[in-house]
Amino acid sequence: MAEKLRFNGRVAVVTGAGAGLGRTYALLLAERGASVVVNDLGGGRHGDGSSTKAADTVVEEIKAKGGKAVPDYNSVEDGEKIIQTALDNFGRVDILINNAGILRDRTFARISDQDWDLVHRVHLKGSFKTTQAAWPHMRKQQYGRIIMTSSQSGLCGNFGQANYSAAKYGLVGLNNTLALEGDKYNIHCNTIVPTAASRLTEDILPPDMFAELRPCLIAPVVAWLCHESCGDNGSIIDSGAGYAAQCQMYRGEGVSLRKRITDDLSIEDVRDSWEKVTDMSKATPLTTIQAATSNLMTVLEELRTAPASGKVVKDKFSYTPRDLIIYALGVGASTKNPDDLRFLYENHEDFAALPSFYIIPGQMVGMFSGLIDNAIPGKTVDPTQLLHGEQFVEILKPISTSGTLTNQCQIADVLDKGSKGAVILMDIDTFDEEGDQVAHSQMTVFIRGAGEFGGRQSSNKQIMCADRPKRKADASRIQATILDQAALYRLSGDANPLHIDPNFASMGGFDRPILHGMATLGFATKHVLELYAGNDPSLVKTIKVRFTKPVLPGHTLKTDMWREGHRIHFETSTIETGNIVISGAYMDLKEVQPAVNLHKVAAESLKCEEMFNDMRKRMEADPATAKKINGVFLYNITKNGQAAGKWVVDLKQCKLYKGDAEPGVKVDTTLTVDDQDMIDITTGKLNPQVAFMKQKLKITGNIMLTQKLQGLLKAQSKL
Ligand SMILES: CCCCCCC[C@@H](O)CC(=O)SCCNC(=O)CCNC(=O)[C@H](O)C(C)(C)COP(=O)(O)OP(=O)(O)OC[C@H]1O[C@@H](n2cnc3c(N)ncnc32)[C@H](O)[C@@H]1OP(=O)(O)O
Repeated sequence: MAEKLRFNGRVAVVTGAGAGLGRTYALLLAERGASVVVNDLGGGRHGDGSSTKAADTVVEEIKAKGGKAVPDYNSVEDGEKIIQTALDNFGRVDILINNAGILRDRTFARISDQDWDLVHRVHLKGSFKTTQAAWPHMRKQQYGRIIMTSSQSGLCGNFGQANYSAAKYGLVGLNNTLALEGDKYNIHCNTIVPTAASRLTEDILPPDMFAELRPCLIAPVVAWLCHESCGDNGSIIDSGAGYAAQCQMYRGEGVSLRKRITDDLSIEDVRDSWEKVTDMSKATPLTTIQAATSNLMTVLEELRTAPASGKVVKDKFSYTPRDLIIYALGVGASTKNPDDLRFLYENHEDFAALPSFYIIPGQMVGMFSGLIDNAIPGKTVDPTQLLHGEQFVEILKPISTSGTLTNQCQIADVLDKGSKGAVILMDIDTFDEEGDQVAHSQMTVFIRGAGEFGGRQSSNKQIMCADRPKRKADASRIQATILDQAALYRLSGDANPLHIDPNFASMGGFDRPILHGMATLGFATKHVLELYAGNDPSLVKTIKVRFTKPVLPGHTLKTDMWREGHRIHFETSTIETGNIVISGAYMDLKEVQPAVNLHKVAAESLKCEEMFNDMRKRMEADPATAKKINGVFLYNITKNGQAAGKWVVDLKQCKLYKGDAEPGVKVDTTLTVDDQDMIDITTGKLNPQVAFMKQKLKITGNIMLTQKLQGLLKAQSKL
């Protein structure tokens, strides 16, 4: 047989050891070699009276069997005195069994303050006082075994025992924390939940059961928990009649009562989820506070990544051919380009909406729904810091040229970009009058300075941009916006003052109003449409762009394009600043229809740009002048066939001034075309690069051909 477990050299304090369970613990530990302090106040079971007899009797019993024991008659409320008895007699304390207890049973309606306080003072305060006194000694010696005594009445509640149940459950809480705090000092604290025949239970339990609930069937369980080889710490052990089982707190799987992190919670939400809240079929033990909290972290993470909530804003958007035309004018469609008539003339046989127009109905509804106002947890969106960040649209069905569309908008996610800001993703589904979905859009709104709210940085809900190929662009298209571009584009509904009101723009940190992102998108996608889709809007499937830098109205947009199968990658920059203003962009086409003169157009566009850049370089090579007039450069230009001396070109303002004049003096000059390369000899029209220069320099006067060129033209027309 295995060697018996011994407690030699250990000093045990057992409170309430004059009878019942406490007496049995004391006898067993002493029998196994422990020196025991037998504490008992000798009072009645209701906490009345006191006597030394109970403790003395047990001490005698122990001694009679050859064990070591001393009596102690103090109340557990004087816990330090009891521990002092151990120290005085045995020099240490290794084991503390908090067993003393009384009953003051009353139904809650009849319970008095005294009934409450007395029970708490003995059970909860008493256990605290003895443990508090023993703790520093146990810490110092790096060893301790503490037992709390709880009760099924505490764990489950029991009629007529409100005071007792509360105190006994309080001991479970004390046990849990002492187990954590004592662990590193090898101090273990465990709780026994005994069901025993004792003077506390003799008239509570049925007589035949009472007979079977001998304390000696529980004492070995408690002694084991007190032994140095027992590793348990923080356990709650239910025991009686030679049976023992661990008790644990369990938590059900639970359910998120909100759908998304940005949702509020109503009482009705709680009611509707109550069945899931209370479902224990997938319950798991609640062991540590870390486990409990990490569960909450998971829930929060899930909330952040959760699909859009049921909070859907629905609204209608009506439009007529006039709206399609105003929109087309706002994004650079022009009668100068005969192909654009289909977007500008309602009687054109192919009159249709530009593909980028499919974004407008949803954007308008999204803007005016107030949906984003409180989308960022703990913050209100500051409209002066709001920028259009990205845009996606998938066209699912062609819209007619007038009608009413229904839009459903919802926040798909809110991202935390730290000190830079917050990003709100808004999903919009657009339906026509027949109930068919015509488009799905995702609008990304960037709110500067609204980050650091503890949110996630990225989202699988975000429709991502695509990197463009690394090679040189396959084609490019250059088109100037006009100074009133934003004023014109506003007529399509985006009345954000950022695009027209200098004061509002300056609150947003801009020198002057900036162009709508959607206007730039309209220009850029039209460039792709012209070069790769034969200007046919029905060929467009999807569009995605990111706005990377603001555009100023009047600046010239250059769209570089790369074809990869049915996907046209594009990137837009402004000539004046060289900034990339749209990046990661693409348009997916049902089929590609390159413009007949694609290579010519592309080459011409590039030539224009090269020429402009060359001019810039030459002007920059004159640093003295550049310095003098602060970013405005000098250029030699001919006027009316004569060298006109020095002229000043303000690249930022796209204006031309006389050499010595200050910027701001407008010049009405005549551009002299004196080079055969500058015109199309068959038509007499300016070559694109010359037209570009003329437009760039805001030369408003006539074009004059040299005699030589006029002769050439005449000769040509005779052919
Ligand atoms: C319901 C209401 C709807 C309202 C719709 C819109 C209404 C319109 O009237 C408003 C407009 O049209 S505004 C004009 C068009 N937009 C712009 O001009 C914005 C241009 N972009 C910028 O200035 C910067 O990119 C800027 C400032 C946006 C970001 O630049 P930085 O602060 O330098 O940030 P950066 O270091 O580049 O990146 C930080 C993180 O943010 C992500 N990010 C950057 N640009 C983004 C953009 N444009 N959209 C979305 N996310 C963007 C980056 O990826 C980075 O995140 P991570 O570190 O996770 O990669």
